[in-house]
Amino acid sequence: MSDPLVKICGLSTPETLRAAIDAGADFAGFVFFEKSPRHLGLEAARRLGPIAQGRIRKVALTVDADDAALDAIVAALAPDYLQLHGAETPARVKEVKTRYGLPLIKAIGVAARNDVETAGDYEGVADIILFDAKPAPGAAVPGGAGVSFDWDLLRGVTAKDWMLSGGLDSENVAEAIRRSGARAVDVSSGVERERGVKDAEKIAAFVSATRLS
Ligand SMILES: O=C(O)c1ccccc1N[C@@H]1O[C@H](COP(=O)(O)O)[C@@H](O)[C@H]1O
Repeated sequence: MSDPLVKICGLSTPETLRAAIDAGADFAGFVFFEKSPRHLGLEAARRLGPIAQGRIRKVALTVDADDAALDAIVAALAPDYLQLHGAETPARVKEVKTRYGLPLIKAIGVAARNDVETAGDYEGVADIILFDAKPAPGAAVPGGAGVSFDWDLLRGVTAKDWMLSGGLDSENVAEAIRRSGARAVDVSSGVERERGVKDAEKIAAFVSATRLS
């Protein structure tokens, strides 16, 4: 079986972007959400985009962004994927897909089995479902908190293409893959030396750990 795909999310410097590329990660995530410590401005996106171009798939992560914000992000980064990590409805996801013609990753917060089943609402609309830990009620930032959930809830999941995220790191990712059956994983906090600051060695260790799983 092929190695699981790896997405490193929340990259914001040329050095750590290059570390993700050199480690062999498949997707580089860039966060466009001002309340996040990993928020990337448009100017920085214009600088990082060309480094990633053709070397790693660029993912623009947004949270309930409107068309004007998405227009600016798409123009600055030229992403290969859009990741919608807010409360976007299936209708809104469809609208975004039609407007930009880009493959979409839709995040679903999971705390119980019925959360996993809501992925069915996005069938035929989202290209990849990202199962992440459900944010605490009223959380200012709906992701990237290093919190995991019960990976066994994902056993037998029927979504066609999906990724696992939430509290993954180089120590637990092999077990998370084994228990959930994930063929793609996404990490942010677990490859940081402090909140919002990526670490090249941790990125390399994370990718290696997925290869050994
Ligand atoms: O990373 C962020 O700051 C972020 C902000 C808003 C929404 C989502 C965000 N990150 C996503 O959350 C998952 C889980 O992160 P972690 O590994 O538990 O820290 C991450 O994979 C990002 O896609």
